[in-house]
Amino acid sequence: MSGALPARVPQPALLQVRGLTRRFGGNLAVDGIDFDVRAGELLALIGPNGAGKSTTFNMINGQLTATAGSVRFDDREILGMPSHRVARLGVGRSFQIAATFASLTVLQNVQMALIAHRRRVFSFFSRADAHEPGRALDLLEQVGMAHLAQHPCSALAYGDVKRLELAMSLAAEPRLLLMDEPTAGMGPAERHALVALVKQIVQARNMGVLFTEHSMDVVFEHADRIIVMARGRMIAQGDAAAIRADARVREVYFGAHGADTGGSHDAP
Ligand SMILES: Nc1ncnc2c1ncn2[C@@H]1O[C@H](COP(=O)(O)OP(=O)(O)OP(=O)(O)O)[C@@H](O)[C@H]1O
Repeated sequence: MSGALPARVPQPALLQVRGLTRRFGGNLAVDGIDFDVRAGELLALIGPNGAGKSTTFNMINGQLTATAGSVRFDDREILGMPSHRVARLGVGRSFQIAATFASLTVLQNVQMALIAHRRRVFSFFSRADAHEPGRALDLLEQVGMAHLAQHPCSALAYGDVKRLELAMSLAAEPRLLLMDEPTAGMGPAERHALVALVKQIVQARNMGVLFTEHSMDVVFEHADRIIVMARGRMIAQGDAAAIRADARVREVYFGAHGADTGGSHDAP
């Protein structure tokens, strides 16, 4: 047998976004963008404040109607579907169930997320503790938190709350997860650890993650691919080296038009 690694088989697109457009009055918040997210891919969506990132997420997961375009998930049109149907098909969004219950333990929080996913009615007569404890523990193991299972959520450090939120998002078994600034409020070491963990999960589950992020160090170190938006348009997409070298990207962050890009962004 030769020692050569097998050639990487190109993955089919999990999500195909074509001509996606959203107008708010006279403002084209998202202006006909096209991109794919593949299974097994950690894809970053970056851009200055007001670029259209949240509007794009909101259209993909059905929270906002689009003015025009197409979004196909698993080769099925999802644009125009209500967000609960999009979620049932396997498109998760991190903040949707991220609110943790401070009075419950870490394990019980994951159990509550599993209950929500299975659409079980939670009553005073059914205890969360009885619901899939093994599965809940398994999810905590995947984010490195099994040892904290019995801790009250209120006692967790911020970085651990973020990892718990990730476990809760995974309870719904998404095949594509949209993450809105997952590292907001974290220090540099914690942010790298969290995104490295997300990347490991993406590969282990062969799922796709599309995330917005203002910390360029995290994006350039961990993202498989990067999409850059500015003023509603997609101005570049590629790997870290291609994005760093892209003249349009540099202009948006440093150039004559870069002065209004907002202070919360690092430059690439
Ligand atoms: N509900 C709304 N009504 C009117 N205009 C809106 C609405 N939501 C967003 N916009 C406008 O659409 C544009 C894109 O906003 P969006 O929030 O998608 O940008 P963003 O890239 O997510 O910004 P940030 O990084 O600051 O979160 C902005 O000009 C914004 O003012």
